[in-house]
Amino acid sequence: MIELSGLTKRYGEKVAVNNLTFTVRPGIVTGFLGPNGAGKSTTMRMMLGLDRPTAGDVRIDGQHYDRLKDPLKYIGALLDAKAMHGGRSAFNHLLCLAQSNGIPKSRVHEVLDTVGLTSVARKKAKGFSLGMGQRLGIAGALLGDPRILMFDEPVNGLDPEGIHWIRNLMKSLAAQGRTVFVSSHLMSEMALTADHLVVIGQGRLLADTSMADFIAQNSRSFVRIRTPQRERLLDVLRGAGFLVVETGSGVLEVDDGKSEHIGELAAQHQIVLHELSPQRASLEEAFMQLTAESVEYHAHAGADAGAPADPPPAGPPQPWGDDWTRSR
Ligand SMILES: Nc1ncnc2c1ncn2[C@@H]1O[C@H](COP(=O)(O)OP(=O)(O)OP(=O)(O)O)[C@@H](O)[C@H]1O
Repeated sequence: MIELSGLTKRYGEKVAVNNLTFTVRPGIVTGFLGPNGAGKSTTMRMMLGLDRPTAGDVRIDGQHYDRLKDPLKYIGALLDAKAMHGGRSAFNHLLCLAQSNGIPKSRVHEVLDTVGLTSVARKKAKGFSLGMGQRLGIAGALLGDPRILMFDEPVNGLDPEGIHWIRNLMKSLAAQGRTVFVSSHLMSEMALTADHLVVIGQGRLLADTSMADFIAQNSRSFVRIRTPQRERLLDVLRGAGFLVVETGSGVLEVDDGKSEHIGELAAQHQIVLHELSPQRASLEEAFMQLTAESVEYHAHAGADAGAPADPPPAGPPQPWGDDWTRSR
């Protein structure tokens, strides 16, 4: 387990990490999310003893990182894929790491094979593409066969096959009972990979919950209905106690309704339906709703200097509801 307790980091006036307390548990993939500058990398650096906390504490299996003997055997991390000696070959880079952590040379061959770099193992790392560098960084994290793995933006620069590979790798590491902690800005990827989420904004903890609960708590779910007998259906649904929202485009939206129940009611009253579909917001929408207040760095809608900002598009109602506006 990784246990954070009141973890805080200040850089002068700036509070990068503010009193974070949470536990990362084994057997699942835990996603670590937050807008740019939220403090994710600083938190991960403190977990690995690369930055000293201003206050609070972080423990790896009950111990501080700098007390761990042969730390790569406890925790493997990919923080910055470019943080390696570019003049060394991939093999020699891993061999140096292995020798300083009491890991046998045979393990270097194994991890090169796992990440698919065996054929370029003797090539210098400085000639590697971004994706190859990521794979080499992941090989370094796996080297000590650790029970805990931490990845900062691991899919950065990977092609679709590589993204698929790392998703399955993280899931299989968790299924083996390991602790997997991963940050990413790619929400669609995180939604497919993580079981649990820790979300921070401006250094503070915003959520520590399962993926399903996070989406349910931070977004609106409703049933979308289209019918040529709109007035009749409205009477039936309201008569049954449903809260129905009429949208401008003739679509009805029923909050907290079950599509089975609504379909059966419509059938009883011989009302024709053209659409009956449950709608649930995506992780991206839920994330944007939760973190809207804590986004520090905003882009302006008119990217060209001097160009007036575009008005918000007058499209269909957004799945997160009309009363919520995106921070622009
Ligand atoms: N060495 C440093 N000196 C001063 N300020 C720092 C330092 N490192 C980080 N910060 C500041 O701390 C805050 C958190 O930065 P951090 O890199 O941890 O965020 P992040 O969530 O990883 O962001 P991103 O998603 O953009 O990578 C930022 O405001 C950053 O400018």
